[in-house]
Amino acid sequence: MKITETSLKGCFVLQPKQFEDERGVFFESYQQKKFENAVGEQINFVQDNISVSKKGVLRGLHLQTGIHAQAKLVQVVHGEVLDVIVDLRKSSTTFGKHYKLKLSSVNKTAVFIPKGMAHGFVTLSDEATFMYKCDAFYNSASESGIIYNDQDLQIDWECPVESPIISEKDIVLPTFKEFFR
Ligand SMILES: Cc1cn([C@H]2C[C@H](O)[C@@H](COP(=O)(O)OP(=O)(O)O[C@H]3O[C@H](C)C(=O)[C@H](O)[C@H]3O)O2)c(=O)[nH]c1=O
Repeated sequence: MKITETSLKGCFVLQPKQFEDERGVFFESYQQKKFENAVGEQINFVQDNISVSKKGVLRGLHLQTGIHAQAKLVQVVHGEVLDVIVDLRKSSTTFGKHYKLKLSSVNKTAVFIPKGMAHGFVTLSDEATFMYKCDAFYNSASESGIIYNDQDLQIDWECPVESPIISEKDIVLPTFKEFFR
């Protein structure tokens, strides 16, 4: 497993060692000891989520705030997405910065997203199955986020369709400035 820190402090990309043979491939998608040694802290994941999205679906930018804030370990087990992470930690040297990368069942790459970062993705393949671990339970009352096309963040989502398919909840998310008001 190769684990490297991204341009966002505390956010890591994990690339598993793949064992290929005539049957196919095997890889460890998560190994606690290697993971915690690399990220430098104990993480107790308590919930696994899976979502399946059609091409052009954009989910995000989401985070849970306060005591229900979640760190996440995200990966794609089918298809491909463009994954986007935004540092919303005011004390961070990378506050307000975003990082994006393609996650797919081919590159088998995972991303560790620490608490305090907003997360979203747009589906690039016809369908994508997104799987992620969270270190805090779902708490709908603490859900928040930032509108995907925020003018300050200027994120290029590389959306494969004319208009992204977005939930009614996400289309009314606050802007970056409103989030901190
Ligand atoms: C997140 C979540 C949702 N739900 C229920 C609530 C809704 O009735 C339904 C769909 O939820 P939502 O539209 O918030 O799902 P996504 O848009 O995929 O949200 C996720 O998408 C982005 C990319 C993330 O990083 C977040 O972890 C998460 O917010 O599942 C649950 O029951 N438990 C949960 O943990």
